[in-house]
Amino acid sequence: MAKSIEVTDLDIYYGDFKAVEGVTMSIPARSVTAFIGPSGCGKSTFLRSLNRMHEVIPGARVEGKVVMGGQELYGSDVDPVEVRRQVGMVFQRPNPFPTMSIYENVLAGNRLNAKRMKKAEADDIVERALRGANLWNEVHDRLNKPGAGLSGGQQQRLCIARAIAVQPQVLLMDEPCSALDPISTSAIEDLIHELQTEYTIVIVTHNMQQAARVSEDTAFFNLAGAGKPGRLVEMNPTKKIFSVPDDPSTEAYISGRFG
Ligand SMILES: Nc1ncnc2c1ncn2[C@@H]1O[C@H](COP(=O)(O)OP(=O)(O)OP(=O)(O)O)[C@@H](O)[C@H]1O
Repeated sequence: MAKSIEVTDLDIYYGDFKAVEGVTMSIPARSVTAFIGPSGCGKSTFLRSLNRMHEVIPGARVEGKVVMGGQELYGSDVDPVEVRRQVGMVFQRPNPFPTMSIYENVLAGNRLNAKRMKKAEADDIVERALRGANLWNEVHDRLNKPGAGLSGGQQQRLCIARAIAVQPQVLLMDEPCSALDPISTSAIEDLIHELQTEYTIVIVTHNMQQAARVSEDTAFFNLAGAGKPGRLVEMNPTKKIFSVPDDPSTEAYISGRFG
């Protein structure tokens, strides 16, 4: 089931470099939250801290608290692999395993979880995930063909199918449409709308119209200055951010005056 995320005073480091400082926010369940802000302000870094992907970089670490559905993600008894199963991620460039079939691509996460599956169970997971990602109708007659044979937009929906096949509680999306044409982008945005009834979704986007179209809430990040860490300037309902934001720098950014 979709879970909310509470972040308290989170600092994020790459070695000695503090990339993000003092973020406190509540990300509601079954809703889409957008992260916006100029390049380098730490949106992707912060996103990756929400499923413990940040720490796979040598020397990278966080200080502070991230609680998902009541569980402290950075607790000493928490297995980061289990966190990543619960919090799925979709990246900027569609990254299906190119030689693997569409069918096996969808199941890749489930296979990693090392669960033995009967064929009927696997078929069921594949169909449900592909239907959930709005891709079933386009690929059901070629499930054994390689994932690389799909268009960019289809590949991104395949990656979303792979992410939801393990039934995560949260889906993180890091600029999921930046490599896609407008029609594929629109298909992904429609899909995000549908998925939010079941998942907590967080999306990083450079596209202001996209943030306005898909999200309920928007968080604006910025740098306090060159070489300074990124920080959360404000988080508010998207309608408010795009009409009467609290902070003048938010307005300057969304109206294209900087960033
Ligand atoms: N692997 C890394 N090692 C060291 N520093 C990094 C690493 N990845 C990112 N950084 C630094 O952390 C800061 C935040 O980067 P991040 O990619 O999170 O920003 P962003 O807001 O997502 O940017 P963009 O919008 O351009 O993708 C930047 O100063 C960046 O140079």
